[in-house]
Amino acid sequence: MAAVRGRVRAPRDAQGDLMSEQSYFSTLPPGRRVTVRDVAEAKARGERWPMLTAYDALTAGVFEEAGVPVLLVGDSAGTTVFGHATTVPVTVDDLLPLVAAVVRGTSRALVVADLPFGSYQASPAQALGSAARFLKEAGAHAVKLEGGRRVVAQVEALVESGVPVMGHLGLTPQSVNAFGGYRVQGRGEAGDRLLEDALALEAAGAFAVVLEVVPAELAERVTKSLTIPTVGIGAGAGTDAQVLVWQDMAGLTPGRPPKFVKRYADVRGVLTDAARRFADDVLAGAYPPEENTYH
Ligand SMILES: Nc1nc(=O)c2c([nH]1)NC[C@@H]1CN(c3ccc(C(=O)N[C@@H](CCC(=O)O)C(=O)O)cc3)CN21
Ligand SMILES: CC(C)C(=O)C(=O)O
Ligand SMILES: [Mg+2]
Repeated sequence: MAAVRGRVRAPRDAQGDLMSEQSYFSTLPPGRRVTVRDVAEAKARGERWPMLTAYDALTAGVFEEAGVPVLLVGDSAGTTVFGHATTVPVTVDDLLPLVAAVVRGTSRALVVADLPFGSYQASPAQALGSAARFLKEAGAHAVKLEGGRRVVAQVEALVESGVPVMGHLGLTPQSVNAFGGYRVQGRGEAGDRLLEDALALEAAGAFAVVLEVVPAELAERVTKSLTIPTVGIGAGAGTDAQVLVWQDMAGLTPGRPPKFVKRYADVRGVLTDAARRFADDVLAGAYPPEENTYH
């Protein structure tokens, strides 16, 4: 198979999924947390890495056990956990207990807290206040915020204060009301502006940048232009890392998912079946059986 940025593509199993392989992250001693320096080292070695969202202790533990080195407590909790239509209503107080749970449920993963809409845009002081809450009250190791040159002052203030920052460009869902929907961003001349934003975030000290729902050609151009890793979601195969919302990846989210989502399981089907069989058993008096009964 063809070499990709200095290494050979991993083998695939019978389902066509990539088989687990020795990665830089898998060589780290167990019990030691992944750091933002490790993320930089992975890019220096030309290694790709996965990121997943997590919102609770148990699933976070599963994902780190499966070899996912970076977990994002996304404001996508607004839709996946809290049932809102968008991420706009999410608050710092909503996410704090979720971040704390993900940190408690893991020992190796780098945990990134998403700064919600309205918790950082007003000023660098506001951004620092929100980020400090995630680090002090929930134990997060880094924060993520949306936007390019308009949030450079915030990124600089956070980095100067010792808070690692992940940027986020392209389809930034907190701006859904300005975009008028969830559409591909960065086509045509907007791509040049996005590249300028990415370079500005890197210069401000961001340790990585998410590129969401942009043409693969643009994501590849940005990835080659930056020394920090790019994390794609709907940005093609040319980014340094890939992130998905876990309920999308595992097939829990109902309905037809966006084109960029690949479903690796049918958790919705598995859970529906389990709940239905439990309900049927209770109706039939078949649960609890003797083996699940105290005397
Ligand atoms: N569960 C979940 N997964 C996500 O990826 C996600 C959230 N929630 N909530 C916040 C945002 C919203 N996201 C979305 C939502 C819809 C599309 C979507 O429908 N995209 C179209 C592209 C349309 C076009 O061609 O311009 C698609 O069909 O893929 C994309 C990203 C990503 N984020
Ligand atoms: C999808 C990722 C990048 C995100 O911002 C979120 O889950 O909130
Ligand atoms: Mg988000």
